[in-house]
Amino acid sequence: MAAVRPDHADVIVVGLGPGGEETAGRLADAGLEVVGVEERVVGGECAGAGCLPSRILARAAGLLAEGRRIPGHAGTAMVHPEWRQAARAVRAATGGPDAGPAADRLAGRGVRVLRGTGCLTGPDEVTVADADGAETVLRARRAVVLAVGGEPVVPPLPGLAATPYWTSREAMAAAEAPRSLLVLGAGPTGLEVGQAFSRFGTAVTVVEAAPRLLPAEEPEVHELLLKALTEDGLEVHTGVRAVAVGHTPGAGFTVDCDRGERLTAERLLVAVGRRTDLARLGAMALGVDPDASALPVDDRLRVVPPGGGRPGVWALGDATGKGSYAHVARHQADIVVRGVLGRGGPVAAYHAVPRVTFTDPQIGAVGLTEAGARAAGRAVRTGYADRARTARGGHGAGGEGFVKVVADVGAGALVGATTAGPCGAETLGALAVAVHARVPLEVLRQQMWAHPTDQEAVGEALRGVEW
Ligand SMILES: Cc1cc2nc3c(=O)[nH]c(=O)nc-3n(C[C@H](O)[C@H](O)[C@H](O)COP(=O)(O)OP(=O)(O)OC[C@H]3O[C@@H](n4cnc5c(N)ncnc54)[C@H](O)[C@@H]3O)c2cc1C
Ligand SMILES: NC(=O)c1ccc[n+]([C@@H]2O[C@H](COP(=O)([O-])OP(=O)(O)OC[C@H]3O[C@@H](n4cnc5c(N)ncnc54)[C@H](O)[C@@H]3O)[C@@H](O)[C@H]2O)c1
Repeated sequence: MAAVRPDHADVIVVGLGPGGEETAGRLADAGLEVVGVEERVVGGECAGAGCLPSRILARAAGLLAEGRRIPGHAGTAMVHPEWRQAARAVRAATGGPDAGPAADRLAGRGVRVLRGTGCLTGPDEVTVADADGAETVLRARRAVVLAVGGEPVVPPLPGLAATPYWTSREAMAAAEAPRSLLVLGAGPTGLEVGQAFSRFGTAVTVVEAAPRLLPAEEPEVHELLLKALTEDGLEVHTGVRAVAVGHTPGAGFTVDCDRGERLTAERLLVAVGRRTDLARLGAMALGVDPDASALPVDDRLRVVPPGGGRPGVWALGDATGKGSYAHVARHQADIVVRGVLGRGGPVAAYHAVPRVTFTDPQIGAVGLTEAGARAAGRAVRTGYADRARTARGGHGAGGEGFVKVVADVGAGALVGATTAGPCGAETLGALAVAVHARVPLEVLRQQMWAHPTDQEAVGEALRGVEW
């Protein structure tokens, strides 16, 4: 029988991704005794297999693409991709589970990091099982913070479970680029990873069940990405659902689709979303339905199950279902920290969550799409500017993009925007402020935009809004 150790702390933080790390560090800075429980990588999905490695791969893949654009613009260039160099950079940046820079950062701030899987065994009690099966029963004097993120969804496709398929985790850790890769799902993960491998020479095929790439974004995004990815050499199938998977060692994968096609590749990446396993977390101890898709929280991130919450239990990040982004987790962490310390301040606001898909062109977006705004009953007017018609758009290959703004003319303010292009991520900032602060349209229209920058397309899109 494994040993059971009792332990106490002011605050227990379960999960040390970007949200948990921020919360644990700041509460320790404030003088509280904090235990952080982590079963995989301190820094979470973001540092271990998400934002950080995928930005490194996107940068490496972008360099290859820029090199290939040299002929006709600046001379000649021979580009010989070598995946191993990019893989080495990923390994150097992410480190191992114990060596990660985030673990050192937290220890330096006084957070006690406990390795193992935490499970709620009471509203203020977390039982942590380590790799050897030893258990520690932790009791919180002041707060339990649930920051457990999510896991890649593995759909119940016949045949899939028995195969050596990849999720984003295996893709980020790949030592070699495969000859061919089938990508299930054209959300941010599938497209970012698929384009990066393609630029390193892998023959990539994308299968998306919805009619469009990045189906949650504006339809214009699909048009732009379809052209860019096809030019990169990716084969794209939209409106096609995978229905069965097979694998033969040495021969690779087969994916049968609902229209009867059979697609084949050496590797298969499953990128059809993420979910939080609430049963595994023991959320029933809080009266939360273990089959729910997220932990129910109020606008101060207190867990509020249907039967009523217990003071001192908080949740944040992907596990709350308010947007799967590191910046959402950190925004929420600030509110949790203030809540645990008994300080007031603003509550959580989600009307202007910025999101960026780091394909080339980058797709930045904030707030509602045009269709989303109409569905919400808004009086919608839009403005659109093609980057090709601005001074920056004239800079040649790889310069395609656009800005689209969505205005609620009743409210006299923007409710959403999309900035697509080589600098789509950076151009988004100004529009994120406009949507967040509900800056009046007439004030925005008086704004000057520096020449020649991508922001000029923002000014042109705003001039296109009639109200
Ligand atoms: C390929 C990819 C690229 C991405 N790129 C971006 C990007 O560019 N920008 C962006 O904003 N977002 C990006 N994301 C999303 C981002 O990674 C997540 O939104 C973010 O990491 C969520 O933070 P979190 O703190 O909620 O949870 P996570 O980062 O998921 O961390 C949760 C932690 O909790 C641990 N844990 C879970 N259950 C337990 C348990 N029971 N006991 C102990 N520990 C537990 C996990 O091991 C994990 O370390 C990307 C995601 C992927 C997959
Ligand atoms: N740059 C970033 O910020 C970034 C990058 C990667 C992931 N993320 C976050 O992580 C979360 C998960 O991203 P994701 O891309 O894995 O999931 P997603 O839910 O965004 O997209 C999954 C796609 O798979 C499709 N799909 C589902 N079942 C299918 C099937 N059987 N066959 C074919 N297609 C199918 C869906 O229609 C959908 O378009 C997102 O919410 C995103 O916010 C963010």
